Amino acid sequence: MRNDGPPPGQADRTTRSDDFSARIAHDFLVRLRERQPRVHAITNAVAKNFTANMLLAAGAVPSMTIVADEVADFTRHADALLVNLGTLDTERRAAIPLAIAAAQDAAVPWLLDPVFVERSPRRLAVAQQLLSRKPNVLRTNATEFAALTRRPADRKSAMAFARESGCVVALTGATDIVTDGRRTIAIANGHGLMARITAMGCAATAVVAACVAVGDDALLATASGLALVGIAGEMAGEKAGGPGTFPPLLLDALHALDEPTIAARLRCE
Ligand SMILES: Nc1ncnc2c1ncn2[C@@H]1O[C@H](COP(=O)(O)OP(=O)(O)OP(=O)(O)O)[C@@H](O)[C@H]1O
Ligand SMILES: Cc1ncsc1CCO
Ligand SMILES: [Mg+2]
Repeated sequence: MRNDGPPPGQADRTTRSDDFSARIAHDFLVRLRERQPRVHAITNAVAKNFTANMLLAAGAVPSMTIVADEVADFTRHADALLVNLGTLDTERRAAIPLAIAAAQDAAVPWLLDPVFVERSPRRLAVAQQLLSRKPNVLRTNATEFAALTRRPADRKSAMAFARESGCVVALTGATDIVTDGRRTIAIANGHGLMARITAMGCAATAVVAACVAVGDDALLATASGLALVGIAGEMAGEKAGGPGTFPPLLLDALHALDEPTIAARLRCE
């Protein structure tokens, strides 16, 4: 996965909303369904089942083993690797460096979801060490971004951090900011219920990983993944009675997503 910048002379260009479009997000969805990329997700114990189902609903194929003598083989033959720190137990802690080494060896893109880095200095140190290994994408919520980067969680800091680290940064919340330091896309889709169920961000990062696996441009892949999840989320939210009925409706909406729906609903600023 290359993360080249724009041509010389356009270094500080901000992507206009018409540079990212429903057509691009739909192209990623078509590629997911055609290519069925394999995402190896080292994710947390809370998020596993929902994440696997979200990947399948998007068209991708999940695997999740964390066993030390298998994780490198699974990763080498995957199309993307997700590293999520949510339940950083001994087995996951051992698996993560093995998986990242295998991913880098096999040119498999990898993504970091630094769950709860603000809660423990030990976890923060692990996340900072992992960041130094240059994930293709860092996807965080605002609290995690502020702890990890010691900067305010805003668009300007996300851009500066992306530029300095060389990662695409996705700072999620009611509006998702996606930036590679030069181009920035803000996606306003989603629904309040997405913040009322567990592991929504974890699963969203997994869908982003699937998009990164099928595209050359990690910025557009990340924006597309979050747009697809956000649009499916708002459709599910409109039908759901509450957080109990929301997750299956989200899976149904993601599975059924089509071009006219994306075109009608995408809101990017
Ligand atoms: N209030 C909201 N309105 C609309 N969409 C939201 C809202 N809050 C979160 N989302 C969406 O939910 C998804 C997850 O983002 P969020 O920032 O909540 O992740 P997170 O805090 O890491 O979640 P978790 O750690 O529980 O998995 C994103 O696609 C985001 O756009
Ligand atoms: C609740 C919870 N605890 C560890 S990971 C996780 C899922 C949300 O990130
Ligand atoms: Mg999270």
